[in-house]
Amino acid sequence: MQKLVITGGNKLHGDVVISGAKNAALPILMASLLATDDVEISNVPALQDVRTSLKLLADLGVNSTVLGPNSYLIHPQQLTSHIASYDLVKTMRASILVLGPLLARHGKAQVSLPGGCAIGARPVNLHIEGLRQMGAEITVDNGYINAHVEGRLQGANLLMDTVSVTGTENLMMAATLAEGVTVIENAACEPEVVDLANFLNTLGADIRGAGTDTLEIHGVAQLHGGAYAVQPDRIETGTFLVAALVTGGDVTCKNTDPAMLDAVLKKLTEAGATITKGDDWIRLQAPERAKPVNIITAPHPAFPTDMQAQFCTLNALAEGTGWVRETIFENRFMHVPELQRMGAKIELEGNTAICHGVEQLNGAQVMCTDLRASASLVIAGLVAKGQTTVERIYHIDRGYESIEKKLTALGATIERQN
Ligand SMILES: CC(=O)N[C@H]1[C@@H](OP(=O)(O)OP(=O)(O)OC[C@H]2O[C@@H](n3ccc(=O)[nH]c3=O)[C@H](O)[C@@H]2O)O[C@H](CO)[C@@H](O)[C@@H]1O
Ligand SMILES: C=C(OP(=O)(O)O)C(=O)O
Repeated sequence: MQKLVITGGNKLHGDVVISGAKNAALPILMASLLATDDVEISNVPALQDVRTSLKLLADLGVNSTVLGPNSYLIHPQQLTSHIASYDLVKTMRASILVLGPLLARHGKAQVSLPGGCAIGARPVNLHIEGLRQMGAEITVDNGYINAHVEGRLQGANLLMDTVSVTGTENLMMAATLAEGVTVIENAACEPEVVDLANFLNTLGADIRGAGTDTLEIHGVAQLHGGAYAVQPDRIETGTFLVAALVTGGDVTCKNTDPAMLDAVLKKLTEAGATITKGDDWIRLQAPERAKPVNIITAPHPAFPTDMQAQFCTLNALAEGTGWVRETIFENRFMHVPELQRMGAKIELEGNTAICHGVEQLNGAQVMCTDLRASASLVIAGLVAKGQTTVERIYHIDRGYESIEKKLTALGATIERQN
């Protein structure tokens, strides 16, 4: 199993080019199932989750042509299967995003239940309830969601009990081809939902209100082909900015979008960083030592849960005590025991991590438990005294393109080993 070996202590300096957003690219790839003609998607990050998505599409009979390292031409004209098997879904929860498109375009879908995963139970009841309200018949048997609809799905008024990103995306995709108007209230406002809506509108969908909590989708008979570039990854951007801050560095993230990172930039500034930005870049100049910050995760535009672990590392090294409260997922502090192995002084009280900053972390052998936990451990390794070995990095490869190459170019000493 591959690992990252990091020798800490180097300040990060220079420019890093941010990749396309994982959480926008995955729904966009799945949404190509709705189209009747070729779809060209560019700025797709080279990630394990993207490879899994392309394999899933291929399993369904939808092949793709590689146009370049980050561009694909998807051929959605024909479908030979409507089954998303456990073997693929278990490696990537976003596979659930084929449910809405398959049902809307082909009238049936059989998708493995994603099951519990490291950061929480993550049920998909809202996806299922919404599709039922749109006229689908759905049963859950033997670990599979079996869905079918006679004719077209019907537009409906859907009120989401909880804000769900992929729930909103699944229902929005299904509604594009439904008969009539669908209104989704309490919809997720995340930038990735907006990117998906913009992509679908490029193919001829009629989605209004993306980026607000009410979406209005006027169903159309079919979606044509088209070309689209995925938006930059705000979480990768935030991760590099935290790494720059804790190492005392000066890093500029290029090809990014500061407008999507308000809550994160506010906290980095509170931590003492000097932030300058342009339309598509953000520069962070680190303070002598970080000040602690208090964070509450919540749906967009509040502070993203996907940046919480990285800020635990920041607080672990700050001058004083700061806390991080996780309100989205019930089990998203698995980085804490690993950070403690490196000398962090963090107490867990329910859904809050209270971090008493220490001056120095020490290199150790640590283990990734999920994607962003992995990022927090890599950041800790960059600043720790001595050598840190981060194991089980298949988690990090799900969401960060060439992380060790990008960090090496910024001056880190980090190596991938078998
Ligand atoms: C591929 C992708 O985009 N992943 C992101 C997406 O995950 P994902 O879309 O899975 O997360 P959700 O927004 O759905 O989850 C939010 C909360 O709603 C609950 N819930 C969700 C659906 C449902 O049917 N019932 C239910 O109770 C979940 O358990 C969780 O407590 O949004 C999360 C929250 O910003 C991010 O951390 C993930 O990186
Ligand atoms: C939790 C994440 O991803 P996923 O929903 O794919 O597990 C993430 O991107 O941090």
